[in-house]
Amino acid sequence: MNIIVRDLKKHYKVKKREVGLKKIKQLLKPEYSTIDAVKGIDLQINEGEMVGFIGPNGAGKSTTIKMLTGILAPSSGDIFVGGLNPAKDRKKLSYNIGTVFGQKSQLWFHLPPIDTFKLFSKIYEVDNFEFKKQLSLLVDILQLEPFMHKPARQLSLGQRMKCEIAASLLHNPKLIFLDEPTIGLDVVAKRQIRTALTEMNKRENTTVILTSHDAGDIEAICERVVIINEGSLILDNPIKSLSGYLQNNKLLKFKTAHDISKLKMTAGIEIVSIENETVNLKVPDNNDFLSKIIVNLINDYEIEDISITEPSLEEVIHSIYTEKSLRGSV
Ligand SMILES: Nc1ncnc2c1ncn2[C@@H]1O[C@H](COP(=O)(O)OP(=O)(O)OP(=O)(O)O)[C@@H](O)[C@H]1O
Repeated sequence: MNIIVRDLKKHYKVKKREVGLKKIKQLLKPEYSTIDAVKGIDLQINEGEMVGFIGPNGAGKSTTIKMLTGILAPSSGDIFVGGLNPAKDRKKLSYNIGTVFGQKSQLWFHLPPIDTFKLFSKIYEVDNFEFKKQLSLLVDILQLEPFMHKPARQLSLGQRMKCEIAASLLHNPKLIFLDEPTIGLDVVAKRQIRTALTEMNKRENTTVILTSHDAGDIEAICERVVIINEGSLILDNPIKSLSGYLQNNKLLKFKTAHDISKLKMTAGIEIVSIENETVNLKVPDNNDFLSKIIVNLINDYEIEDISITEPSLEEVIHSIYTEKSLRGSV
């Protein structure tokens, strides 16, 4: 199922927060301000693509996903999901899409997941033969058998999330939206979920839109990454080209208790992050240059744990967020 988005915007109208006397005035005659959560996004996603839709907190991801699924109506712009307008054709669309919102369960709390699955198959009018086939595939990939007969309230987070994924894939949707599906899960559960999604994509050409702060999810599942920041699309690239984003650069990581805010930045060096006395610098991949930087750092600061590494996808993404938001959107 394909997605076409043109100049999509969403404003939220919120009551102004006031203090003191103004608070009383605000109660009697409320004044509003506008939050531009999505500021004109253009996007095209083809059938069968697996796309990571990422961005920092408050970037506008959930708002966009809610508009794509028809939960929220856009302030302006066009959306076509499989040719349908999600806000107008929400019911029709629901037969063809699956959603997993990590923080919000779709399982009946007191029922075993298997009963929720059966209920869903009725709601989505899934043919009995197809239901059994799809269920056995999902039980197999996600290893649901040991716990799908227990009430959902007794399941661990990982078990529940696997059942959420199964519930959203049971009607064999042509498009699935996942918002943080692996948050808080261990490596085994993460891997099973990632495998289930790639398997469904391979078998059924399911389009997958994944929102995750876990770069591992993006790396394992997506072929393409769309990055949004402050309501605007700042990057839309194949994942392969992302690793080349910091090409010809290395990551110089070191620990120091010193205040490095006055660190003299030579041309070509950039601070990627400073957290808990650990500093990440993006530096050109050039031996002479690198040795000079290291000598300077050691002369100027008390340095521990210095290392030079290839940037991970997480660091690449972090660098893109900071760089692009400083430079403005492209
Ligand atoms: N219902 C709402 N009313 C008012 N403002 C909202 C509402 N929902 C979101 N916002 C604001 O819109 C902006 C985008 O929020 P959104 O939830 O879409 O971001 P996000 O990228 O999903 O963030 P996160 O990664 O933290 O979930 C934020 O400034 C947020 O405060």
